[in-house]
Parts: sequence; C-alpha cells; structure tokens
Amino acid sequence: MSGLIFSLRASSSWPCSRVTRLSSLKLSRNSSSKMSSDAHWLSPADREQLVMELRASGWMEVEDRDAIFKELHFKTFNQAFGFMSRVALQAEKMNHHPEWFNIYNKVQITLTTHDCGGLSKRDIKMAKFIDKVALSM
Ligand SMILES: C[C@H](O)[C@H](O)[C@H]1CNC2=NC(N)=NC(=O)C2=N1
Repeated sequence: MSGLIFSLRASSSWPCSRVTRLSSLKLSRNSSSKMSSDAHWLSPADREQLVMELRASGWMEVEDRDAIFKELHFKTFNQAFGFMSRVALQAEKMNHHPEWFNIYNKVQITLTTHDCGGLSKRDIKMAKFIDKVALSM
C-alpha cells in the first residue's frame, strides 16, 4: 500500500503516554461492568504480539493514538463499496465500527475501541475480518 495519507509510526514503543493509559485504564475500570472483556484494553504483551502479526498484512500503528490503520486499494469503486458493505454488516454484528474514508477505489480504515480509548481484542478481530474480506474481493 503506497501513498499513505499521513505519516505513520511503525513503532515498537508503547504508543500511549503513561498518563493517557492510566486515565483510560480508570475509564475502562469504571465502565467495565458495561463492557464485555473483548472491549477491554489489550495487555502490553498481547498488544505487541497481535499488532506485530497485523503489521505483516499491512496494518500500521497510528501516530499519537492507540489505533491501527490500513489503506486498501480495489480495482473499482463497486468493489470498494462492496467491501465496505460487507464490513459494515460485520461492524453491526460485532457492535464495533471502523473509522473509515473512501475515495473511489481506495478505503482508508482506522480501528480503535472508543469505549476503552485504545486497542482491544475487537479491533484485532475486525482487522482480521477486514483482511479476509479484502482477499476475497
Ligand atoms: C453504544 C454502542 O454500543 C457503542 O458506542 C459501541 C459502538 N461501536 C463501537 N465501535 C468502536 N470502534 N468502538 C467502540 O467502543 C464502539 N462502541
């Protein structure tokens, strides 16, 4: 994927400042009764392993956010929109929605879990689903 829209950090360092992470931890701890476990923040070890696996298929860490980003290119707008339709149905099924932007045959996707303010298992699951659908188009 060439021509990324903004600079990304393919970094192995921890993406959030400790203060940011502590405040989000308080957030997730306060609302944990409402959130299922897969919407909780990934542990540092899980995050490192799971994000490393996704990097292999073109996902990158977003600068200054605990989020992952990927730009997908399709042959036509119809293919891109068909891809987005399938992902949209999965997003509704999972109650986990991407932040995305479509320009003709390109789809830019950012995944993060708003309820916990960072990456959770839901983002990993959605990223793997996105890769599977993209390969089938
Ligand atoms: C109220 C609703 O269930 C929540 O806002 C869901 C909807 N979709 C979501 N999508 C994402 N990416 N993160 C969330 O935390 C999230 N929460």
